[in-house]
Amino acid sequence: MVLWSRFSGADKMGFQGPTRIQAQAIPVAMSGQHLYAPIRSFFVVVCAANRRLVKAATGTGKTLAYLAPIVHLLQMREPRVERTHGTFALVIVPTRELCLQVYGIAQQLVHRFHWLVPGYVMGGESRSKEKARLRKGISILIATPGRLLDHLQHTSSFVYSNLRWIVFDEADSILELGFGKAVEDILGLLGSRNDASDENKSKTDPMQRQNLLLSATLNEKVNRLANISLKNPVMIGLDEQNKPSERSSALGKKHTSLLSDDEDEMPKKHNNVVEPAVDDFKLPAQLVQRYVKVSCGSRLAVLLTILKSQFERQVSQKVVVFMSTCDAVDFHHTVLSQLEWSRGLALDTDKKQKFLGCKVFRLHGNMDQEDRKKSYLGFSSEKSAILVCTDVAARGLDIPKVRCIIQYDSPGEASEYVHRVGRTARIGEKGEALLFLQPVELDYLKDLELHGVSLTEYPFQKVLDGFPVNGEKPLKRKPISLDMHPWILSVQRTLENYVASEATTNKLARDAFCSWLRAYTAHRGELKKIFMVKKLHLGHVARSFGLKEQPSLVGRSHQVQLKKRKKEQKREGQGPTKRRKFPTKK
Ligand SMILES: Nc1ncnc2c1ncn2[C@@H]1O[C@H](COP(=O)(O)OP(=O)(O)OP(=O)(O)O)[C@@H](O)[C@H]1O
Repeated sequence: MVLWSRFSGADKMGFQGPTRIQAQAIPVAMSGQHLYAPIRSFFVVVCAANRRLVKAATGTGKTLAYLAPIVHLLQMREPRVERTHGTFALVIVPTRELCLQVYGIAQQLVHRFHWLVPGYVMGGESRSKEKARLRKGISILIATPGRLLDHLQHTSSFVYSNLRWIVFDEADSILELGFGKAVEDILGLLGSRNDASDENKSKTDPMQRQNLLLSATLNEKVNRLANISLKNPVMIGLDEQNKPSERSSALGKKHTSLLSDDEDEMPKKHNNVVEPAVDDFKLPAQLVQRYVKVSCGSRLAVLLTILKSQFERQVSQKVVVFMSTCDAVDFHHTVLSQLEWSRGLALDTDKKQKFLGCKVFRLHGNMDQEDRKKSYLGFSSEKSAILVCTDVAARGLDIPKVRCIIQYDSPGEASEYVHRVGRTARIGEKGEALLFLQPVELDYLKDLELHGVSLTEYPFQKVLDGFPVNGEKPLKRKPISLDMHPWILSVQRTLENYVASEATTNKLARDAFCSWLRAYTAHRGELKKIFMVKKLHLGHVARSFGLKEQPSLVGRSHQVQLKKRKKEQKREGQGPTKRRKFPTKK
């Protein structure tokens, strides 16, 4: 492999040498062959030239594994690349934050090659500014699918006749987010679809075009994307027992759309890649994974206590807290950043102070782009901070010094669990992951065990012992049940008084309550048996949002909805449906 120090400008990034995944994957990318890397969210299995298999966990440099060869080959092109030549490489990613991150890495890689110009286009940014930049010429373009398609269709000055590489990073997430149709249209416009008619095929010599597909899970949609976008790819991403069958002949076959998940549309068995029965996840050895068993009503008091204990133990650290919905992020961001208390626990008398002393950021897909960018860059640059976020931050983001990941709401699929915890313990750093589970959800641990992921119990009682009860540090006494512990009860009381006293926060709490319930009903497949809404006590769910009782609006609008549904069913002559539906927020 090309001498690393001269290679791709990585020297500026201070890396001594390639990581294992880079040492294995880069030669494949340099060879010009198509590359298909079903990265099972936590590692890439690389079938290197010598057939040696290398497994690499999250945070081991996969981005450079595809970006470095592109920069290296581009900088040596003759005649030298100019802006007027347009775009040579296209990297398509699922989220705006990942777009900014990959753009930042590209900028560092081209620092010695001023004639190579990286750029990005993504939702939320000004189209006209992007058009101006595209008109000038962007050699390496990082893009989110929707905005890229928009420019392909409406920006005539966007030159991509010299396009040499198309990279789909986190391809399964791109498809999961519903960009399947956009991806098909993008490939069609770029003349990069295997199943396209001749006149629509790429004008570039097909051997000149290299497509790289990195995906976290092997599923039908990803395989279809592989089939329509890759030709005789080098397989990277299946270990020995899951080696793909001979796939080149299959790739030319007619393929169904990326759109539908419709069973009868799906080819029953893909003869190109065998879907492993159950992904077997391995994670960075240094990652400490634990769970805390908490009853629903005390969840938020326990989260506040754990965060307080974390930052009292070590002030400068960064913690990411994953929630299931945007409304839940907004509500918890407000509580974590605004909640006040008095040390003596005699809450109404003593001087109040912030319950948590560190900065709290929020991140989710419903925020406007400026706020998202501010949050992401702000949290990345802080030394002591909390980020409350949805899964928009679960994939690929390489935020420095994240020491702890708290999954306050379960992620569902085990692969999403692994993506989330992959935000810490990166490139050899230490990291902790903590999963909140209600007693009725403990079977989720078995589901994770099935994927080779095992957690130990978090010693929360020890944390509790460190907190004052009625103003004094507790003497060694027989353990009190968590829900009845004076500290937990007093934090819960503080929380409920705060939510009751602030109208805005009360509205956020009610909206979060409704969205959280809706998300809870959205678990799929086997997980539905673990996360069952009917096992929930709605009053306790309300308490976990600081609400003294279940919001009446759920009851009222729920009744209204029930009546409406009964009327509709009568009209259609059907019996009442069993499913429990939750209203949209008011
Ligand atoms: N050769 C290298 N030597 C040392 N550090 C590296 C090297 N290559 C990349 N890194 C660093 O490793 C970290 C993780 O890189 P990157 O985000 O590309 O990992 P990843 O495998 O893509 O992670 P994920 O699975 O979360 O997408 C980054 O901070 C990056 O700067």
